[in-house]
Amino acid sequence: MFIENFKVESPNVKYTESEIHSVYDYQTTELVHEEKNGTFQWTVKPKTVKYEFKTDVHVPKLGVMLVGWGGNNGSALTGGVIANREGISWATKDKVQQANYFGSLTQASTIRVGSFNGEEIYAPFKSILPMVNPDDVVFGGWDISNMNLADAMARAKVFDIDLQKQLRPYMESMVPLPGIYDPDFIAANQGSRANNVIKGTKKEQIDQIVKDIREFKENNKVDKVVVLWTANTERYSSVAVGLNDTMENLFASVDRNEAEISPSTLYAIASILENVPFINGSPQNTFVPGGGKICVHSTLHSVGVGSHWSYVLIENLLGLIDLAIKRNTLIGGDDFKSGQTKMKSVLVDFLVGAGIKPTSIVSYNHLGNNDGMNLSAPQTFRSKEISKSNVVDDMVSSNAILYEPGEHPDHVVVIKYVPYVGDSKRAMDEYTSEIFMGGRNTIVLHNTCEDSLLAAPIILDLVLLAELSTRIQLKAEGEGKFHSFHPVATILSYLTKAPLVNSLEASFHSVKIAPKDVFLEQLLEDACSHYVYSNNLKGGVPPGTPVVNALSKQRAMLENILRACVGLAPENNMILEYK
Ligand SMILES: NC(=O)c1ccc[n+]([C@@H]2O[C@H](COP(=O)([O-])OP(=O)(O)OC[C@H]3O[C@@H](n4cnc5c(N)ncnc54)[C@H](O)[C@@H]3O)[C@@H](O)[C@H]2O)c1
Ligand SMILES: O=P([O-])([O-])O[C@@H]1[C@@H](O)[C@H](O)[C@@H](O)[C@H](O)[C@@H]1O
Repeated sequence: MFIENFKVESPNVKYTESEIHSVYDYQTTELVHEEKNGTFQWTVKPKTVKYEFKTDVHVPKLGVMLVGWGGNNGSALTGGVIANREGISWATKDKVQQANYFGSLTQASTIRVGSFNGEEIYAPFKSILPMVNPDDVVFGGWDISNMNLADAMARAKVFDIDLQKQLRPYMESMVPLPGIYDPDFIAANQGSRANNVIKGTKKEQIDQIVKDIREFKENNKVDKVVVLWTANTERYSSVAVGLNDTMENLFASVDRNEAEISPSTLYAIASILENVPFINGSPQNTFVPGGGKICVHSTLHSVGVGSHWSYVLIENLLGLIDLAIKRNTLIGGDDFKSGQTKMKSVLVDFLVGAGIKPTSIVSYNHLGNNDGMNLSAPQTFRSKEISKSNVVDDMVSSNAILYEPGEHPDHVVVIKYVPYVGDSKRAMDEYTSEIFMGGRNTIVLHNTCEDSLLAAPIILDLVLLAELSTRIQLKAEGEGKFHSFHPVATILSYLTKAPLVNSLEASFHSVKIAPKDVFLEQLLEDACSHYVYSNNLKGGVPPGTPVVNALSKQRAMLENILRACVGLAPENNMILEYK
């Protein structure tokens, strides 16, 4: 059964004119690894941490500035929101199609709120907390191509012609602002469309973007702005000490007009300086994660085979992330998770969770849109190859029964540019796994991923959830005051291939060094030669946030955090009442 909305009645939840205040018992565990009677034992201790959440219920008028607004994704999202807002329907060869938000987690998915008379009751995902209505969003942004959005929509060839005809009057007056163009960071084949660019030094370009954001906010009378990158995939920027490893070095490099500072990093700097959330929808390392320091937070044992170390990576030298933290401005990314990779993060999670061992994963796709043309260059393809390849790491490392330390499935990613298929990307995957008693299983998938029709709703979710998360304050027991989520918005990880976290690596705790871990021992020795003792894990960047790619875990994390904000327990799927 479906209900449109609900209200929670509980002593732990208080609704007022301005906020929803909830008290929440966070059930987790604490692991202890200690020597008992000459051997090391693991002890798991259930732990309850009291949290309070406060959500500002005043939904702002939201402006969304897209970098790459005139692209396939940008024009599809803009047109799709207009079609929904205006209630447009259009003729297709099959039927009269109504506008919808299918593919959007916030607009088209539901959550289970309980059961009634033996029937499961579901409510819209967007009914958990007050969210911006996408029909009310004001779009703007930049593009290095000066094509208006109606012509860009036609260039994209994503929407049916009858829909395009109805949208044209709304979109032809939308013209992207000039963008920051640097041919060194994208494929040379993009040069022909770069007729709308901001001249000047990198510092001057940042200043122009800041000015654009302020004028957009003023001219459209929006309360908040979110900037999202849906421009072409850039090559990775080099990360080097003195160049971009710290905020100070990054600013100094901009002042020196260093060639290695990419356009996406410049847009991100401008957004963060304006305290405007910035989300990276592409795979490049816009936030230039730098080096890291491993700090010992307990007694250092002597290094050697069979010894144990207890330390954690708690401080990263992350140039642009440093700036976001200091300005408490939300950043998120990287690379929308829309089709082939989304399926991979479901399938590998299922296989490994079922005790089946994927040993070979081959992901091929071809597409014919401008994104595909840009990715036909080796350096931009490499950015995408990285984000599409790392997505199974967390699932593989979760099962040491199947995989030896350091063992991974063979994993190959191939992308080919085939103009004829346009935005209708074809993905073909082969998953080979080891099963019971030496058996093998092979799964072959063909997945026609309409790239922009899958990505546009994801972009919508990213900006709506980013805005919502900035209205949430939380306080754990023992913390003196309420604070926002950490600026690195891991809450958005369901929507991205390579979730940005506030730590380069998963944190290591009490690592037992086995004979074959010589590399690890050397790593520890090298890294810990720079260690500083630190028993204070409370301040600053939380210790290593794990990278979670499994789609079901990512969705559950997001839903359960929002449920906690209205005092609802996590969905545990136990339904004990019927057992
Ligand atoms: N399913 C998907 O479509 C999907 C999934 C994941 C990631 N992505 C990423 O999203 C991005 C956009 O995809 P698309 O299909 O819309 O591509 P697209 O090529 O159609 O659009 C990109 C737009 O960005 C513009 N542009 C390039 N560099 C710019 C700059 N520095 N400043 C401003 N504008 C700039 C281009 O002129 C173009 O209009 C790509 O990086 C792609 O890899 C797409
Ligand atoms: O999200 P997903 O379908 O795994 O990955 C997609 C790639 O397969 C495609 O080649 C690329 O053009 C898109 O930008 C997107 O990254």
